[in-house]
Amino acid sequence: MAAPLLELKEVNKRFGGVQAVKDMTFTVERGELAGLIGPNGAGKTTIFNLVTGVYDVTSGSIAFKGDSLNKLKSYQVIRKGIARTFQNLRLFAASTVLENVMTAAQQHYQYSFAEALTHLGRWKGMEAKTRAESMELLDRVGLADRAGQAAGTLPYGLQRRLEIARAISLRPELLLLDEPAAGMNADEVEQLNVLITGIHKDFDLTILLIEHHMDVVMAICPHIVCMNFGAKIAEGTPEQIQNHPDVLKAYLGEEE
Ligand SMILES: Nc1ncnc2c1ncn2[C@@H]1O[C@H](COP(=O)(O)OP(=O)(O)OP(=O)(O)O)[C@@H](O)[C@H]1O
Repeated sequence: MAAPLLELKEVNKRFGGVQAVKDMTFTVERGELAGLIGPNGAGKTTIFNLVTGVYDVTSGSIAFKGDSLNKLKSYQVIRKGIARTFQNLRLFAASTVLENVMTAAQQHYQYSFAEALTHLGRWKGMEAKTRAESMELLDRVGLADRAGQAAGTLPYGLQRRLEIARAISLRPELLLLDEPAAGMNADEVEQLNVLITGIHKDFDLTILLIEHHMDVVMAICPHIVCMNFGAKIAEGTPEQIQNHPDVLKAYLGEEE
């Protein structure tokens, strides 16, 4: 049997006295659109930071297609086929929308520094190919008409779409989305849901999505992991999560 695409086993992360992640065990199978939910400070982003090599685990193991990610740096994790977006957008605000995607996409191609300097040889062909593919990607996420605009001047919802396009341009197998709906209004969230389910299918992606708001995840993720205070408190289908007493308690507690 093939190893799961992503597998966390008994993962712990401590920051000094803070146990940010506690005995987390879950798997994401190839092709899934899975959700990771939990109240503020539950440890969700820390999980992404552990998977993507931003932090080392304190103990436990994280594997991608059966290979350990534990000792890998972020750039090595990207090469393995994992891309992510960030809760706080990390776009090049002064560069155009197209340049933002092209910069990410170019990481995919190999050419020598000398060729890049002189704009010769393979570089030219690759630049044209990257440009065409990036435009195609922008078209897919509904940003083609904004290609020449500075990324920082896009409305917030569209900046989030651009972040997703940048991540896809790395051609990942696993896409990690950190609160893609943050700061969006109800209409934008609705459109985002359509986009996420669309790219999941079109690009043959496996997606793990962090969301603070349960309704977003409930609408699009058949598999949900819920955490609180660093630990998993429930896992299952939207129906199972929705009615789980510990989940209700965690979210109710947050509103007090
Ligand atoms: N670099 C760090 N140093 C110290 N503590 C940290 C660090 N990163 C995260 N933490 C702590 O770990 C806990 C989990 O934080 P994390 O950001 O993973 O939660 P989250 O579920 O993503 O929250 P939110 O929904 O608010 O983004 C919090 O108590 C946080 O303060």
